Amino acid sequence: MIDIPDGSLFGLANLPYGVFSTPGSAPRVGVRVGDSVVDLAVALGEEVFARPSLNAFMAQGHDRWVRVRQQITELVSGEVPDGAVHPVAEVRMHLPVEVADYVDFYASEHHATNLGRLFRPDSEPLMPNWKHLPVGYHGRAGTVVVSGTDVVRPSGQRRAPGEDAPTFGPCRRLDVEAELGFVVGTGSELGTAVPIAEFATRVFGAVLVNDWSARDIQAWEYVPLGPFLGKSFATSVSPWVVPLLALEQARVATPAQIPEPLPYLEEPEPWGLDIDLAVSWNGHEISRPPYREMYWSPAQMLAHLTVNGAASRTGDLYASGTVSGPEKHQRGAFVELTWGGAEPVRIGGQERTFLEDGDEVTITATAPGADGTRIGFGEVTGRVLPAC
Ligand SMILES: O=C(O)/C=C/C(=O)CC(=O)CC(=O)O
Ligand SMILES: [Ca+2]
Ligand SMILES: [Mg+2]
Repeated sequence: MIDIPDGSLFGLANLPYGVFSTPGSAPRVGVRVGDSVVDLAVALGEEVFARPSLNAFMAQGHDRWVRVRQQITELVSGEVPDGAVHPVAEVRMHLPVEVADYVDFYASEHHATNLGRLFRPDSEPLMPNWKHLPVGYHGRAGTVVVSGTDVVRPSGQRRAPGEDAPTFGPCRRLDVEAELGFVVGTGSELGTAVPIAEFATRVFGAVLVNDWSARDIQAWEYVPLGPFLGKSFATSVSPWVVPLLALEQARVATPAQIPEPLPYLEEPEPWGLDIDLAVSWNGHEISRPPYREMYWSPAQMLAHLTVNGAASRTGDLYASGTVSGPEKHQRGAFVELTWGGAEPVRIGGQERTFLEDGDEVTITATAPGADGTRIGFGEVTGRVLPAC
């Protein structure tokens, strides 16, 4: 039986999946239990877990996810085979999913309102479409990296206020966005839409996302087609994929949606999520964004993403957009926290606005789990390296 410390965020109510390796061995699928990683290829003797990503297992579908979760629960409550258990401190974690397509939404009303005020001070902060559909953009799947990967400061064109022409150079307003990401387990055919009720059987689980953002590059390039190089240089994700099956107790209604969404976006059952995020900058906690405040649910996001008949695939990752609450200490991006750099924050005796080289940002999250427990998402962390 595996020892699970009291109050562990990785008890039997959680059981997140990841891809790990031990020195000299190939990456393979494991499940986290307490402070241990159980090697599923060894413990369950199945080849589908001897792979360097979760994709093959996810593609087996929802019934199989339910059965394997049951099997793991029984296994770790009894005798786990020798050689199948590793201390989490002794393994290396890899990107858990071979990311197919990557989409980023914009689902926090508080964040969208703040960014509207900052980026477009002369217009209404929310565009007329915002309460009718979950606004999003397609990102760059190939630059999604696992937590712990250093992020090189991007260079590009940027034009500071008052300058009449752009210059080329390292980003001067490097920022983060604290988000939740949803991983599609089973995809859908081209020419069909995923009905909103199929969310829970198609989405495998959730990860933490840091959508690193170069605000100066973004501000110059984004009109009228949206984010491009200001976002595509790196997107970090946490290594543990928390199964949707572990998030039943976290489900809550989204905030009231007025006007009523069109029928394809009407939720038959609530998929808002009561998840508490926390953002630390060089080890100092500076924000606690509440996911329950998100206007659009992940079920609505998937329905919208496919409503035009776009296919979805195993390994698709769609992020929620920055999680920000109504309070200042609940903002999930530094551009909001510092109001565009005008109101620096103090971290450990230093005043900061945007990221400096060497800075490290860590996002964590917890949620209510079964039987009154809490479950953890682990962390997504990354350090900024100088521009090359
Ligand atoms: O409003 C804008 O012009 C820009 C918005 C963002 O940068 C936010 C974004 O990437 C989506 C999100 O994370 O909410
Ligand atoms: Ca984002
Ligand atoms: Mg990004």
